[in-house]
Amino acid sequence: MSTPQLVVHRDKELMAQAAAARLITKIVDAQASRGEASVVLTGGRNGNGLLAALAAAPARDAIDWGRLDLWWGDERFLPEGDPERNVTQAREALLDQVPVDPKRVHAMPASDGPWGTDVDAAAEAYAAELAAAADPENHGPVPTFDVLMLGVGPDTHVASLFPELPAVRETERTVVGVHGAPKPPPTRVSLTLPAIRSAREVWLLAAGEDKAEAVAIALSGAGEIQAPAAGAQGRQRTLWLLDSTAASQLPRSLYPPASA
Ligand SMILES: O=C(O)[C@H](O)[C@@H](O)[C@H](O)[C@H](O)COP(=O)(O)O
Repeated sequence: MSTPQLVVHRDKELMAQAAAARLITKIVDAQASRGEASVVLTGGRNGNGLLAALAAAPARDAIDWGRLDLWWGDERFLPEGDPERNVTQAREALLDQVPVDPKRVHAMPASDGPWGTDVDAAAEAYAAELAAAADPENHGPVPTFDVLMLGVGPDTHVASLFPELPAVRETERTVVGVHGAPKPPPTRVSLTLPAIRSAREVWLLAAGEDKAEAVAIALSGAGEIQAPAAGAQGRQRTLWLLDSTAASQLPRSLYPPASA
């Protein structure tokens, strides 16, 4: 696993724009070297802010949208089209404006889909979809994601892995149903830490004063059961993309040299 690196931006708007620019470059580079790219999107304001910034960036046209696989780190288990679903928000922020291949947009199941309200069956189905996309070069039953993005919650949750709940303790399955999540809605589908850690790069996004304590805790040696964000690491790179308020409680020893 990789040691976390930090990039601190002046404010959340700049953070979203810089992260969008970084993502465009990453996708273009992956497509140049492997012919395609695979990215995992996150729900939440910061993830959607990044997608909106990407939609507004002229360089978005450098991406070959038809050779991009999109997956989700978690989903709110609600009916198809519900405005609170992460995929609905991603479509609004970006996906409806670019020529993605619908077969490569791997939304997590909805609560009115083939598995009805059985969130555990829905999670199993998503795990099977990931496994079907894995190839022998992949590490485990998921494709190798080039970039997996995660918003960080004020309690240090990432995806729908909340402190101390069963989902964050999962060591075998790649996707689980989440019951009783403290952030509404209570029923969710989430990638697990082993699936997250199979990504080449994991990017954690946090902006705002209310995230400062969580960021400091996760980066100060906390355990992943108590602080799930601490367990989110990429095989090659773990990048924390922060605004200055989210970075304000970091111990000085962790603060990036350029910002010291
Ligand atoms: O479905 C969700 O709610 C998320 O995927 C969740 O993990 C989110 O990313 C964090 O809570 C951060 O959200 P904000 O960026 O809105 O603070």
